[in-house]
Amino acid sequence: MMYQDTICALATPQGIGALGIIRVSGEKSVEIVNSIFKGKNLKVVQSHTLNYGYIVNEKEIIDEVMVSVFLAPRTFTSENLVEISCHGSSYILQEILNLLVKKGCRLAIAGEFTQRAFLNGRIDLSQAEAVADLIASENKASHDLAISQMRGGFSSLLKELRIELLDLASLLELELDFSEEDVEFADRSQLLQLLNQILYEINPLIESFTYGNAIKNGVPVAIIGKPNAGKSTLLNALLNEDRAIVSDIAGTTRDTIEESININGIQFRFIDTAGLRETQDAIEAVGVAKALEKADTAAIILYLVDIETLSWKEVEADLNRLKRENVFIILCLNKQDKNIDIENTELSKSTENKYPVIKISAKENINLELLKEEMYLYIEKQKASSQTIVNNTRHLNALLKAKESLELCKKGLQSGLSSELVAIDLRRALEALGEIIGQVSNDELLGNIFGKFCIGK
Ligand SMILES: Nc1nc2c(c(=O)[nH]1)N(C=O)[C@@H](CNc1ccc(C(=O)N[C@@H](CCC(=O)O)C(=O)O)cc1)CN2
Ligand SMILES: Nc1nc2c(ncn2[C@@H]2O[C@H](COP(=O)(O)OP(=O)(O)OP(=O)(O)O)[C@@H](O)[C@H]2O)c(=O)[nH]1
Repeated sequence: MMYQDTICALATPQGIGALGIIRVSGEKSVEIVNSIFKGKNLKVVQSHTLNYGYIVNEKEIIDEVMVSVFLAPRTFTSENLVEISCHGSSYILQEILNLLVKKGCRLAIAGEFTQRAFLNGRIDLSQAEAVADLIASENKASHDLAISQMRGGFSSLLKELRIELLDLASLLELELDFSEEDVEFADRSQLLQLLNQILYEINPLIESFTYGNAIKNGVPVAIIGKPNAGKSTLLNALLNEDRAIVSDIAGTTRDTIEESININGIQFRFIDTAGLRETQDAIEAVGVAKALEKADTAAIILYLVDIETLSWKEVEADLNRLKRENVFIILCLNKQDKNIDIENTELSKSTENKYPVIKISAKENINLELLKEEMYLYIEKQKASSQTIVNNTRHLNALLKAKESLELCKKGLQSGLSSELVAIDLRRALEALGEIIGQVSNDELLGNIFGKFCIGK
């Protein structure tokens, strides 16, 4: 066994609960727990058994417990692993941890159990990261993603890609071995075809990040519009509670407020913002600047207009300022309950065809379900192109690095660059893909990843 220390930690949350679980992993875990256990001799019980007894400090009973014994290598960490399931009193939990340390355990650092599962080769790095995602998941979409990644969906795809790249590399290297004889073993057009194939597989993964990130962190939605358009009312109606301050005085909303709702399992984070207009009020001016800033990071913008004070020129000017790539703007014509006829205005000509238009009343709850549906469908549409979804910035950066190196290979092959130089770029691409599953890693990277886990995980 590579990792000699036996580590222990509380696996359940701090504080009072019905039960608490303490996890112990390492070569000596059975022996150590056995030394504070009164009941069966744990050193002779079978793997994967649950054993009833008491945890004792010398003669003093600390708690009545159940102890699970898992013997290496078929365990979560691939090491001997013991779990003590006791009553969830903070005193009991602390006493047992103290005892374990006295008998030779060390307190585990954050993520150390999962890190051992990785270092012992039971799971790869992307699977370990998925464990953290799974614990953090709060809705169906992020949960589904984490489960599929934890079960190795992404890993097997990457392994296939690496095999294809290795085939390519070996063709090139073969040529290198004979370079003095000036022969070209590898048919360049065949190499190019292989390269294109791999790029063809990597691109959708890169593109899937927009969706993956939205699922993981929630979809940022900015509600933008002139003062009194009804932004706060809309937010409140969507959230179904009185979160933002609503008033008749234009410019009431001065700070940005964040709330989120779940639509069909996807989290949407709403940002209510100050009205867009030139302002003399210094505090409000900050709010307006913030509104535009928020709009820059939003995936969806709900541009709200009051049909009563509608000026299409201004609306168009605002929309032109807001539009950019990768943002979905929905034009919401608010206050429909007022029954104002806006048919046949300039709207039809200028804006209607460029943006989806929904006629709503924030106050009277008209068409808000339709609006939610529109937002949900937009996000769902982004998912369609890729089966495997990337939701991790580290993975995205590695994929981008791989892509860049592959593009260089391609250029090299096309311009007749020596195989030696092409092989260097190819190796870089391989390395980048290896980083994702942890075939290439270092202490800093591992510290970064596992340091964000809970203690005891
Ligand atoms: N009590 C308890 N519950 C728990 C965990 C745990 O460690 N302890 N888990 C911890 O996260 C999760 C379950 N995940 C696990 C993943 C792998 C193995 C494991 O032992 N794998 C071995 C052997 C599998 C087998 O017996 O067939 C292996 O893959 O080799 C155990 C739990 C959630 N519930
Ligand atoms: N009739 C009607 N009135 C509405 C509707 N939506 C909002 N209002 C009213 O419009 C006024 C302004 O609404 P707010 O939600 O405060 O507007 P806002 O865009 O957040 O305004 P600022 O905070 O000033 O930027 C309030 O009196 C609301 O009750 C609607 O659908 N119909």
